[in-house]
Amino acid sequence: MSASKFTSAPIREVFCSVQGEGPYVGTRQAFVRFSGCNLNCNYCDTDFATPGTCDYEQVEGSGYFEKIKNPINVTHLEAMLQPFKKLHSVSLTGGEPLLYADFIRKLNIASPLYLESNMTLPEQARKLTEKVAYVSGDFKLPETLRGIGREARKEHMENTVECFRLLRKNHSRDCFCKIVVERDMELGAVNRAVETIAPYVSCVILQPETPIGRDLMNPGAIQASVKSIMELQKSLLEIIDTRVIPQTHRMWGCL
Ligand SMILES: C[S@@+](CC[C@H](N)C(=O)[O-])C[C@H]1O[C@@H](n2cnc3c(N)ncnc32)[C@H](O)[C@@H]1O
Ligand SMILES: Nc1nc2[nH]cc(C(=O)O)c2c(=O)[nH]1
Ligand code: SF4
Ligand SMILES: [Mg+2]
Repeated sequence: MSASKFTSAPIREVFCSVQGEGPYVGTRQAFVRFSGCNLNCNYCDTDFATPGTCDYEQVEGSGYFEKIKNPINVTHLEAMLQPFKKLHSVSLTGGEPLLYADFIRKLNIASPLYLESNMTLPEQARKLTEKVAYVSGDFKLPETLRGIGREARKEHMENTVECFRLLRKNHSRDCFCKIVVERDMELGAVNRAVETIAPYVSCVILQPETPIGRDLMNPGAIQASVKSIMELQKSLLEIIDTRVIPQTHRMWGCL
């Protein structure tokens, strides 16, 4: 890896908003959305292609975006985050932020770091064990991934558990697990997945899939029923604190 890969990264957008998902919903955050991802989830709502420029909304909620040339170096990103005040934390999202663990390691900012990850890259996660204060870790069930063959499923599950183990909750970090719930998800598979990571997390969040694109016209085709999600929650509550929290920023219309 070249030296620049450690000190600069392609970033899609930088903005200030409130966290719309999970147990920290409503907290004020700056968001850094890295481009690129190692997975292809059925339900992904985010464009993570690498653009020539990064959209920088310096005034929160303004809808005015300055274009900043990519890639962006660590010092420049630190300066871009300066105008955002009273932050709970800085969300590192994407795409997949773990692809840029070397860059993240070099970030020096006052606010705690909140990592939003697909939890599938343990060698990258290992680099951030002393760096992040909040881990919002997805557990991607293989059924929800496009292009993953039967042979790769076992390794995917092992990598996921290893990421949760490495970035587990401790005295200086909260780590929780989010599972996006699609229609017809198998209850047994979700239970088995949660059993494997339960010792490492403070709670599990069931996040019902929010329809995007064509599915907006017919949400019932992809969304699990309230009854089935309530049933899933009941069975997971035997293992761990489990909450159902839909994405709120999509309802409100903020970034
Ligand atoms: C775009 S991802 C970026 C971070 C990382 N790649 C990941 O998947 O966790 C941010 C969050 O949005 C969730 N998400 C993406 N599309 C969604 C959808 N249609 N409905 C509900 N949650 C969704 C992901 O599962 C993840 O928790
Ligand atoms: N408001 C807001 N909350 C979020 N929580 C997770 C997000 C993400 O895309 O990672 C996100 C996002 O894009 N906006
Ligand atoms: S891992 Fe995250 S960014 Fe990547 S495809 Fe899945 S939801 Fe989208
Ligand atoms: Mg999002």
